[in-house]
Amino acid sequence: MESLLASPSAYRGVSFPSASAARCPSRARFVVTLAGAAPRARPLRCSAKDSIMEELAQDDMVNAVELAQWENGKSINDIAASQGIRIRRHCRPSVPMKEIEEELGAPRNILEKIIWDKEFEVAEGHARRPLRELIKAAEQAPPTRDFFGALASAYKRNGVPALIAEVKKASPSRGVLRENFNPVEIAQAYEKNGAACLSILTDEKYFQGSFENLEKVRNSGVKCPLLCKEFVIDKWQIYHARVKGADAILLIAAVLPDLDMKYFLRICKELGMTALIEVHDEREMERVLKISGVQLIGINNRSLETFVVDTSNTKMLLEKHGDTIREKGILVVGESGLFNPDDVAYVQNAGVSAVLVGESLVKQEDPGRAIAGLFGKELLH
Ligand SMILES: O=P(O)(O)OC[C@@H](O)[C@@H](O)c1c[nH]c2ccccc12
Repeated sequence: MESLLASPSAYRGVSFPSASAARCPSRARFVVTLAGAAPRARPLRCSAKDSIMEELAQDDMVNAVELAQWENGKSINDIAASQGIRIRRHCRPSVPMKEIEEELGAPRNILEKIIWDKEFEVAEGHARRPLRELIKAAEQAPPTRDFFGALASAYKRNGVPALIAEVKKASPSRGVLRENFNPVEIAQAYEKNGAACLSILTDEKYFQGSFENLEKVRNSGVKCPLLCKEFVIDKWQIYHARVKGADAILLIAAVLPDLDMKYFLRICKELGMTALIEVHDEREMERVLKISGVQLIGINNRSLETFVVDTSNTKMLLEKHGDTIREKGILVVGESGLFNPDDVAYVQNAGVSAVLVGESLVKQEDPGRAIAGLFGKELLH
């Protein structure tokens, strides 16, 4: 039996010994070891490339860009860099961070650090709960709520951008925002005061969030659609979010190459989830506008690499791309650094239909009442 071992070194540019064997493993069972998992063998047909892609894509550990690198011998980081993505992946969650840093150097910025840690976390997730099990659980989960629809109708109803209110305890740039943090109480207060949707941070290490918070809010009687605010690098996380009650998920263009973006969008569609695609700069916006099926784009005013916040970023990107966005019926969310009615009016004039706000609400004693302060008026349900 011939087997092809995609060792972690594949990620550093060393691909298959024979590309044709990779494409046509007729004699073979295809063995994939990624993310430190035990090798699993699976028979593959070699008749059509698509069917191989499809079968591989169903593998617990494999995402679209990983397939592409096997196809053409490029490393995942080469593919990302060719699209202007600066965040590198280590793709070696079974190796201690020290060794990774010896090879790649220290993470270049906080986002890269978060992603490197996320790679370890996701591998643990796979080991704890295999994808197949998660997919079954997702099939049985209660149906999703319409995140996109809730934003569109709130915007119409109120004449100000619809609010996605964020349940956020802390952030790497601002530290702890609220000591006495009760996610369910905050979520209920947001809903009562007119939030269209809620965003629940689930990253533990840097934002002190959790999937438990997401689950608790979902089970608390809150009706608003919920965004799982995660650093998604693997489809496992999308199914996990769905199982924990998410109706929407964040996909960050600074992290995900186009193929992964497309693949994850397809998974979201199958699960009935909305994807909020986050961009920060011109290049990311251009990439994302070429991807079909994008409904919701978030423009982050904060760079996740430097933490610099600049609301004119939203204006600049919409001046340039507003026409295309309108033609495509895409709805834009203004994200981060919004504190008062002037800030909201500024991004609304720039063309956003929704805003994503955390700090300025969660820091106030009564986060629910803070909503009327942010908009300069009460929001209607
Ligand atoms: O707290 P603020 O400045 O209102 O920002 C909220 C939200 O935009 C921010 O938390 C955010 C936007 N994109 C992200 C990606 C990951 C983590 C966090 C974020």
